[in-house]
Amino acid sequence: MNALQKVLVADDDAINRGVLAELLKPEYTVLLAKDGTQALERATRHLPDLILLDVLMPDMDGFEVLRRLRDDPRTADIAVIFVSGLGRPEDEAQGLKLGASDYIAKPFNATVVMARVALHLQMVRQRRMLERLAHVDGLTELANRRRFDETFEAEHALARRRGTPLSLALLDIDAFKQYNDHYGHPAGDRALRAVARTAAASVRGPGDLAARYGGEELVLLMPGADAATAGAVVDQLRDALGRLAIDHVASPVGPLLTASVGGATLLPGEDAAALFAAADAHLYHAKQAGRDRVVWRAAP
Ligand SMILES: Nc1nc2c(ncn2[C@@H]2O[C@H](COP(=O)(O)OP(=O)(O)OP(=O)(O)O)[C@@H](O)[C@H]2O)c(=O)[nH]1
Repeated sequence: MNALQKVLVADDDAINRGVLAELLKPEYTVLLAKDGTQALERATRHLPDLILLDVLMPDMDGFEVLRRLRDDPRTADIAVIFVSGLGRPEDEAQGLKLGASDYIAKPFNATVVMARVALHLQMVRQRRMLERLAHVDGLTELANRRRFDETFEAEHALARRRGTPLSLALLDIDAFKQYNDHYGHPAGDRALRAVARTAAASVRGPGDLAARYGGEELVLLMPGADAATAGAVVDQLRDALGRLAIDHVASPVGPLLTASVGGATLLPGEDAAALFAAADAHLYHAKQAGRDRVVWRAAP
């Protein structure tokens, strides 16, 4: 959490690199690059929070480095401050137009450089926090509906293109209205958080996502998982829920809190909405059949 933010200093002049590194070292993790090519390579490998980028460098100038950073989705959002001997207003304007956060003319003043670096790094932290808030459910800290929708669409497109499996499971806590009515809403919130933590811990595949779809309904997205693999994940999740042993004396199902799950694995040519609808329909069947069970769409 408190790891130092990373600043990459790219300058072909060893003295400038050294001065900036000495200035920044007490507060940040400093990476160095002596030309444009090295700057790109280090930026891609280490994903710094901020780059102090010289404009005039022999192999590739700073403007070109910035263009290439912006072209690569991995580095497109890295904040860049030009530190340049080119002090004309049109140079500064060009740098800012290319997407730099700031432009500092050489010779620079150490205090001003530090203040601007601190300011831009603070903006980076704030932007990340906003991005996180926009994609995380506040109560459960799972991915929220928006993040699920975006990820589902992308993973569905990928699975169809590659012909790889994609499984989806909808989980709904049983008799949650009665739980709230009996134990109170704050206790309901705690139970929901416990179920969410268990769901998050149960999906471990690369690209797997546990999200809060809404209310007391969670969704598990499992790219690469066929029906057997996804079914095993869901069984483990239900076992883990059982071990939580949350009392629910008002439940028609049994003395403990339970959940119903509906699942489906992508059929060839099926669109994302149809896959979701299938999982939802099977969740409905699970509820109808008495709750506390998994109903997975049969393979064709
Ligand atoms: N405590 C709490 N309750 C919530 C939250 N979101 C939704 N709920 C409650 O979840 C309950 C869902 O009720 P229903 O849709 O009737 O479902 P159910 O009682 O679980 O019944 P079945 O799904 O048929 O087993 C409602 O009482 C909602 O108020 C939340 O964030 N916190």
